[in-house]
Amino acid sequence: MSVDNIDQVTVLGAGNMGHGITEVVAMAGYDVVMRDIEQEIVEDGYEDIEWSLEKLAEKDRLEEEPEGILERIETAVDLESAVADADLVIEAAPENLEIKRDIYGDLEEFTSDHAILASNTSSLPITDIAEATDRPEQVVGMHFFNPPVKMDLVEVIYGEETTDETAETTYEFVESIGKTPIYVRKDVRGFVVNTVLGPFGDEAAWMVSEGEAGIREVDATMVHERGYPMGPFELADLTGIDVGYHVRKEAGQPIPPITEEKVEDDELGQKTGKGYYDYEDGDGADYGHEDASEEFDWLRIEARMINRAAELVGDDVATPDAVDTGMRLGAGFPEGPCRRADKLGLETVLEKLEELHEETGEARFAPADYLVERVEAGETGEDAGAGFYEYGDDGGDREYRNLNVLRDDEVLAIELDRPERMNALSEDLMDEIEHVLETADLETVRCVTFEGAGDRAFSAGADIGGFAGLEPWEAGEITSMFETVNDFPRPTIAKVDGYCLGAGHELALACDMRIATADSAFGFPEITLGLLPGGGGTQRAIRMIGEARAKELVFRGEPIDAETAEEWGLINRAVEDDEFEDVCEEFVGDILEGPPVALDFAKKVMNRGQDTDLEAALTMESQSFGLLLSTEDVMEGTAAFAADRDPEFEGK
Ligand SMILES: C/C=C/C(=O)SCCNC(=O)CCNC(=O)[C@H](O)C(C)(C)COP(=O)(O)OP(=O)(O)OC[C@H]1O[C@@H](n2cnc3c(N)ncnc32)[C@H](O)[C@@H]1OP(=O)(O)O
Repeated sequence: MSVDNIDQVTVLGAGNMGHGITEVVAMAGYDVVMRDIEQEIVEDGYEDIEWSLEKLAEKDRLEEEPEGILERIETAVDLESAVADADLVIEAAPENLEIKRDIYGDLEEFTSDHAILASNTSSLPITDIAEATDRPEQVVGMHFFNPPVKMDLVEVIYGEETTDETAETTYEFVESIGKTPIYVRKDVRGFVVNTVLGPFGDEAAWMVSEGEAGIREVDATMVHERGYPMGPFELADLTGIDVGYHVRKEAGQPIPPITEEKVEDDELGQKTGKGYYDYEDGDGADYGHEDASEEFDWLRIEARMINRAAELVGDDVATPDAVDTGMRLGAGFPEGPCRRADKLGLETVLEKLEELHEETGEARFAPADYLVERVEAGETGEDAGAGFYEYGDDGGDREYRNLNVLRDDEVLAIELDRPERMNALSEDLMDEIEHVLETADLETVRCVTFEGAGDRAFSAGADIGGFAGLEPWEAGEITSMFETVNDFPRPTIAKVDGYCLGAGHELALACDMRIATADSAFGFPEITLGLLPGGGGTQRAIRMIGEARAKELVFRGEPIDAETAEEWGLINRAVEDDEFEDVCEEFVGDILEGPPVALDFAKKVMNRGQDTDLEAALTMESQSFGLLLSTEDVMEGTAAFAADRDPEFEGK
């Protein structure tokens, strides 16, 4: 069955995950039946969907009225009628193998032969669930993250019998509801995200148990120096210390003493008012920047996560890209462990694991074969040209992980592709932009466009998580990207649809022209972070819109709407959504029809002239004018004018 044959979806379960999945599927345009075992549970779930859709509508995040989406949702208690017409059943029942197997036994009987049966389990083997049916080849894992409306990732998991057809259709279905799927090709415990995430909390707990570090020190260093969204202990308190404890127990893994103590004392985290931090009589996870420490051995935690990633890659469970996407979208990591390992150097990671393994004899430090093989092959990461990823040479055959780059005839279209972070500019992303531009073929490229993936932002600024551990002298390396954009010898256009803030705004200002949808917002919120725009924003804005307005933007940190930005001269056009692409195409079209050499000279003269005195600038202009007089393009331009036809410039 292909995704085009999926019209009717049934979600089993109206609890947190069930109603969230129902909402997401209905928002994508599918008819959904949401079923649970009691009318009251179904009604509660439906009300939660109504509430959530209302909130999304208030934030202008829906493409249609909530009523239209609700009309596609039916509720049910009777299982047989709920699944009778379903092409896809997404089961989100409690995480209990017996309950799930009972349900699948019934589904076997009540669903049509072609239906795909997907389980939203986060911890149970798909193979064991599938055994309850006579068609295990049509059973697949479909692991959404909580809350489904917000979280982009879905793991698509193969059971032992799942066919490619089932998994591929499921994968395409996930894409069709606007989520990002990753394949988990073998039915391993914890799938990808929880497998890699495990050591984050586990190793931190061992280190504290062994007196190597304090709780605040670990959390602060991992957040403020290594860029994780939350410290391991804060995360454990949020998810429940008993949850991780039971997962380890079931897997037969040793439990760190500090975790054992917390479970024995029933101090399980936020839900009991106390865990590693005190939420009732204390201030909760109250660690700060000052608690971070240079002595803390963060590599011990990261090496273990990378080792897990290497096991998954080596065992063909997931590709490095799937692992990294999973950790970025599912766990909010600033970058995936495979990419981080390639930057750290695989030999550094291996050394750390070997050293710990030798010292302690603990199995958890035993290096994965894949890691050892890569290092033995000299593929130790980015500096070596290959590691988890291939880096190619600098000639342009590089795979971009943060950009979508489309070279369509003469237009180089660059899409910032981190929608889960509002396309925030990470160090890697900026490095990739520089690489695209520096390796662009100037024989063919005549115009460059920048836009943001997703429907919320061009870019919400520099990646705030990426400031972690950044030294002052490294700032210069990062800002070089803006100059590369500014100086690129072809016209550049920023296509802004949504938030355009901070460094994202500075990227747009480094472009030659900016076109925006009316509901876009332009601002420099850096001051609210105790910073100033560091990618040329203060200087470009003051030159474009004058001192008063530039200082208003920078000092107040408040964004302005696109109409105001147009009135102030910060952007070229503010247009309605439905005109946006047409207007952008008109701008691009005019540039493609224009004379490349004259455009190049005009850009240089106008950019450089702004910062020289008028006399020097006029000299530069007249020299360029003189040089252009001898080009073939000028002959063509004047001949076309005389013949009353459109010129065909060749850039000569
Ligand atoms: C030299 C240059 C320096 C700079 O550029 S400094 C950065 C300047 N920019 C900012 O300060 C803007 C920060 N972002 C925001 O204020 C808000 O976002 C928005 C107003 C743009 C949107 O708010 P909402 O609609 O509530 O979305 P959400 O939940 O805040 O964002 C969705 C996810 O995107 C992440 N994110 C947004 N901006 C950034 C950023 N600049 N760096 C890193 N992550 C960012 C969030 O954290 C969150 O992620 P999760 O879903 O995991 O919580």
